[in-house]
Amino acid sequence: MTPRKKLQGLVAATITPMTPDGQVNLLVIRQYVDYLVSKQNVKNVFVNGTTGEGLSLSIQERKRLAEEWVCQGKDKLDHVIIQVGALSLPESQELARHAAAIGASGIAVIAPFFFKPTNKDELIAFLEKVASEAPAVPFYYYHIPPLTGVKIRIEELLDGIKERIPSFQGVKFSSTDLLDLAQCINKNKREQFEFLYGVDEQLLSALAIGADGAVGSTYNYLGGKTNLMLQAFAKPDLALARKYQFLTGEFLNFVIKLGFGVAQTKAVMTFVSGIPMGPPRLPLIAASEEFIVKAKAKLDSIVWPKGD
Ligand SMILES: CC(=O)N[C@@H]([C@@H](O)[C@H](O)[C@H](O)CO)[C@@H](O)CC(=O)C(=O)O
Repeated sequence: MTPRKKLQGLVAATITPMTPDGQVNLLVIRQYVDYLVSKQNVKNVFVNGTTGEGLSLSIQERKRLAEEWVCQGKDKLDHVIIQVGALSLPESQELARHAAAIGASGIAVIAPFFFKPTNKDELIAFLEKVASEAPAVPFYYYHIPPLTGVKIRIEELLDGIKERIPSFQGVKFSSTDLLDLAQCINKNKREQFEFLYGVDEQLLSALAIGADGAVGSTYNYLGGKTNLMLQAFAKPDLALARKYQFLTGEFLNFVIKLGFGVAQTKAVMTFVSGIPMGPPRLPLIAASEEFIVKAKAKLDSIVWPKGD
């Protein structure tokens, strides 16, 4: 496989825009790409993940959405990673082949979470079968134990993974277990794996440990601010980096108390970007008007550091 530039920085976990009657709205993807690039300075996307309600979409919808992101992102985005995990192995393999055929820059696979792998060998066996359908496409394991209930530690998973999955590129690490993350980074320096952190409110801690970048929902609408945090961290100006993390944390802490998930993320993105993200798909329920009013007032009240 041709070595490629390491993925660093922010990756927006894309929202799936829907029409008011619940159909996937492909017509706004072009505007969405332009918004991420020009307003948030975010040039990498992670499609059909948690925020994108990927597991609530049909295979056909997932394919069409992936195609649209790759097509609209051409010459504008640096990386379009498609989440191809599914509960059924053949479906996941089909999506992996499709992602390869349309020229995705990477694929990610979430662990199956109905019949769950109970140990590393079972998990790797599943991942290997998916990865082998797209052997030339960089492969990421999508670790999100709070949602999948699959708690196999990444430190253990990575041991010898290249022999089983030659296209293995890294991990989207959506867990608060920073000890596991630190061990992975420390033990895998030679491998050049990418560690993309997925708990936005704790990104600064993950950067300190050595995470390469981040995939998250908030980079859709707070990508610009978070990029300033990354710059401050790189300088290094830790006091400034902390300010940004505290402020994004203040917003998230506020909305989490109100009840915050994918439905609310869609609402926040709609009022911040002006792009209609529409309702979520059942079983998720649209954010209430009360949530929208309070979340908007909170975001508007935040005083970001000067010079921004
Ligand atoms: C559980 C969850 O949805 N986590 C989000 C975070 O970005 C999360 O929204 C953020 O940290 C706020 O809590 C991401 O890790 C999910 C994600 O990247 C994805 O959509 O695939």
